[in-house]
Amino acid sequence: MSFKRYKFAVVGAGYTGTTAALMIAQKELGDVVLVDIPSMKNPTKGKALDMLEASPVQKFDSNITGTSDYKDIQDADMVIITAGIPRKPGMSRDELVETNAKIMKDVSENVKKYAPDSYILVLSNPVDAMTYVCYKTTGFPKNRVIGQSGVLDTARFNTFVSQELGVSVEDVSGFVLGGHGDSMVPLVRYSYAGGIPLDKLLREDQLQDIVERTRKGGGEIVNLLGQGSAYYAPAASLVEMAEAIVKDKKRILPSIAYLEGEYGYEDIYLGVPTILGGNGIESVIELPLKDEEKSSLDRSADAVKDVLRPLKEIY
Ligand SMILES: NC(=O)C1=CN([C@@H]2O[C@H](COP(=O)(O)OP(=O)(O)OC[C@H]3O[C@@H](n4cnc5c(N)ncnc54)[C@H](O)[C@@H]3O)[C@@H](O)[C@H]2O)C=CC1
Ligand SMILES: O=C([O-])CC(=O)C(=O)O
Repeated sequence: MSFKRYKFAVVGAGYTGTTAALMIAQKELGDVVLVDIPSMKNPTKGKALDMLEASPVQKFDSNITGTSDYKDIQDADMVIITAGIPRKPGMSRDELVETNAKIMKDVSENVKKYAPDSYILVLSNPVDAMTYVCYKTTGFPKNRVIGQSGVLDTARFNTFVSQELGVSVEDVSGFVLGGHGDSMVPLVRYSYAGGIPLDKLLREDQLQDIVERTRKGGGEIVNLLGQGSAYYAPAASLVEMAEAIVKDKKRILPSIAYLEGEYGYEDIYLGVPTILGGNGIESVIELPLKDEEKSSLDRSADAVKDVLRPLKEIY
């Protein structure tokens, strides 16, 4: 009897793609094919071989290969798309849209051709809009085209709360809704530390500082790095989502999901709480929101709609 190992394709062998590839291999979630453009053929092969040579030391049995030929992603079970340019200090993620939409279309066409049954996780920015382009271009069902933002945004929120309280990150569970931009909606009312609502542990001004820092968390890293954007925490977030799907864990995780009426929105990809399992996004969890929370979410959705509007005429 032959056993089919789970096959990942990671498209974009830059900072986020290579970090995610290594984390997938270290967790032995499956084998990884790293893909980048032809001019990056040798560096991509080199990065893959270098990672593979860590396997005897770290004792993982995942294979990692590098390529610029999409034929090598044939029948991948999951495709993680990180292809595209990152922003520079002073830029918003939305300013990447024209360049990255073209890249996303090209990548999505290849995924459709070579890995038609795959689950797709999209990272490239502006990620809500890029997930939409991927969905429209592949024509895959909505449960199989998923964007990453909320796991990362929640991780940042949890980091800041844990620092402020001086408690373990393991006990903090924040909750972030909306688009992956400065108007994202960290919801304090649904956030806890050790099961205790955060507003019982921190003052209102402390909470507001954490909310603001979370909203601008990507920019904080962009400014500190000076070149490129965050990659360790984004890669870890992708891998947590991938693991939920590969192991059919039915995790409750925020995903960028295609909405058809949920939270009152239509034909948009937006960050919402979901159940992630073997069928990808198995459901969207709809929560009651107070008026001011819904208004914040509307503002965030409006920002995503503004980016989507011109794209909808093309894709
Ligand atoms: N959604 C999120 O939470 C996050 C999104 N991002 C986004 O992810 C993207 C990638 O970020 P990094 O890995 O840091 O950038 P990077 O510049 O290190 O890597 C991007 C890679 O994509 C490749 N690429 C470009 N066009 C391609 C194509 N047509 N086919 C295949 N590969 C192609 C480039 O050659 C490069 O190696 C950016 O758009 C960034 O803004 C980054 C962090 C978090
Ligand atoms: O800020 C960026 O450009 C990259 C990103 O999305 C993040 O780190 O949240």
